Amino acid sequence: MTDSLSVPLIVTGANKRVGLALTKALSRQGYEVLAVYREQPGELAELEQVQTFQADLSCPEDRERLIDYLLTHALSIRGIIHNASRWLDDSLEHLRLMYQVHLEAPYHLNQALTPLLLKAPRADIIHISDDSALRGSRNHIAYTATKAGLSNLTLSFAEKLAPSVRVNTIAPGLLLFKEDSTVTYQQATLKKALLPYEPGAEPIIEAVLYLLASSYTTGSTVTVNGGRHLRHARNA
Ligand SMILES: NC(=O)C1=CN([C@@H]2O[C@H](COP(=O)(O)OP(=O)(O)OC[C@H]3O[C@@H](n4cnc5c(N)ncnc54)[C@H](OP(=O)(O)O)[C@@H]3O)[C@@H](O)[C@H]2O)C=CC1
Ligand SMILES: Nc1nc2c(c(=O)[nH]1)N=C([C@H](O)[C@@H](O)CO)CN2
Repeated sequence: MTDSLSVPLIVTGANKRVGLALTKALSRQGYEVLAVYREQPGELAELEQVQTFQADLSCPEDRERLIDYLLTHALSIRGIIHNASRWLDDSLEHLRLMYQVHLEAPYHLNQALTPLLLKAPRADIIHISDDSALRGSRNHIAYTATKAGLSNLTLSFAEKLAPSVRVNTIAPGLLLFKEDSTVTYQQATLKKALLPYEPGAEPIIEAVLYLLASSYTTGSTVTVNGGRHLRHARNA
């Protein structure tokens, strides 16, 4: 954690996988990134240009600590990219945890940091949701329901914070398999999209850079799913 911020772009879940790749890409583009991580900073500790902050976003007290830090150290905020997430199987306990990370935390941070967002000449809130959020998933009911809530935040905050703050959703299909996913699962997943490959973090990086530069996009969803929504036609 550093003592000096000017106009940071906040990335949550920034210590690994998509969040880490996005943080590196945004830093290379010249953004002042504040990378929020939960347990271990990992490679973030080696990124000299990137500032870091430890917070478990399922914990209101940790969120308040992050909010207080920003209110006392930042002049304004260039944006918030809500990437932090858990992909858990279905249980009441997991529903509660994913609700906290996918909905309670983005809502809390967006509301509390509104004054700093409105101070910037241009600010962006980007919710990283999931292409399956509006379809549902019989194997991840709680996950998709909480991601659907996250997508819905875009509609309300876009209206509330316009015109200086743009608010959008990115809805990815497959990005990166979990390290412990089986070959069988991977092959079945790849077949679901018209573009049958594991794209990595690039679709998110491309969509974020587009939204941060866009002149006329708010309240929208950028879908990056490899044509997965057409799979029914393809398999017919
Ligand atoms: N991977 C994919 O194929 C797809 C991903 N997505 C979405 O894209 C985004 C990035 O995906 P991916 O990189 O695979 O996600 P991961 O699940 O690999 O990582 C999510 C990040 O969120 C952090 N996180 C989880 N819980 C908390 C918490 N309570 N407080 C703070 N940070 C937390 C994790 O940190 P830690 O590990 O330390 O808890 C991690 O850095 C996510 O929003 C995901 O839902 C959507 C569709 C497909
Ligand atoms: N937080 C996460 N969300 C999701 C992940 C993940 O690894 N972490 N992975 C997926 C799957 O790849 C799915 O898109 C295809 O099986 C979904 N969300």
